[in-house]
Amino acid sequence: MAAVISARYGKDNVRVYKVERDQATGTQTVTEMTVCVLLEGAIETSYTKADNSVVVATDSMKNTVYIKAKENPVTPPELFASILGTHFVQKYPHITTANIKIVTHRWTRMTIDGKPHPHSFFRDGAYTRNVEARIHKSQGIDIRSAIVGLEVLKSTGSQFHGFVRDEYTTLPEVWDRILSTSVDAGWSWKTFSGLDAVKAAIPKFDKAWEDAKTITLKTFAEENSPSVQNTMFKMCQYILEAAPEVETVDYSLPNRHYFEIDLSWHKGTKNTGADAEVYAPQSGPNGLIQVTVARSQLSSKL
Ligand SMILES: O=c1[nH]c(=O)c2[nH]c(=O)[nH]c2[nH]1
Repeated sequence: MAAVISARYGKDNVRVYKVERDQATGTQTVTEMTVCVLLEGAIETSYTKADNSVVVATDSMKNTVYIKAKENPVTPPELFASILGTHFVQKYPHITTANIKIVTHRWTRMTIDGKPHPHSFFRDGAYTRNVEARIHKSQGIDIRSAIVGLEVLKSTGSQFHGFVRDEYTTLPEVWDRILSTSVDAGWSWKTFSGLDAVKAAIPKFDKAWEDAKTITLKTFAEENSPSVQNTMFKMCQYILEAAPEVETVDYSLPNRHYFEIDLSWHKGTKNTGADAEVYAPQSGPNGLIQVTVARSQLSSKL
């Protein structure tokens, strides 16, 4: 006998663009996002017995995303994810949980001749503002907000020494190195009791995003980093301090390596150690360092 242990289904890669037109000023504001909806509930018979009577078509989910985007604000994304998820669990009695993921792409207003342009935007980076919300019919709303793909590099102010040295070690200790990564940082909010609680928290979402980004960049830039591990822990601590409603902060940081190149074969050219100027960026393998930090040791799972 085989049994379904867990199941969810829905529509991924629903691309949505919304414009808001301020008639009084003529200013337009745009939001572009990619949405994923995955529903859970009493749907196992659709898998085991070909019972489509429990299936809300994924095509209908896509339509619902468009309609809800028309009827409601789409920012902050934490709010729109909660509105969308709450709709699915309230509308369909057999759906118990909606998982909504929103990736918001960057369209930053252009400044032309020193003035913000009313309707022109540019992509000032590939990084995105992501939200993953789990909306339960009766147990509230869990939200994780995130920065994904923020590429950073510092050309000095990073070290790595004192690590395990044994018969597998070739890496030299360094007191000055290049540090580069693509930041994935997430912060998980205390469970919201429902949509009204999310609405009451609206101003906190944009502030947390701005704080998390500023803290990430400032800590990365200013700290003489002893390791990726220690630097990311500090970032987590500062975000927890800045956002009291956040329960945990997590980072996932690939360590992008830049190798020195020995050019002494060419006329004795000095390009290593203190003379290193030309490096070879590596595409892989790369380190990958991850952490989740809570407010106290008690709530950590270590
Ligand atoms: O900051 C670092 N952490 C490591 O765990 C590690 N391992 C490594 O080879 N280089 C680095 N750098």
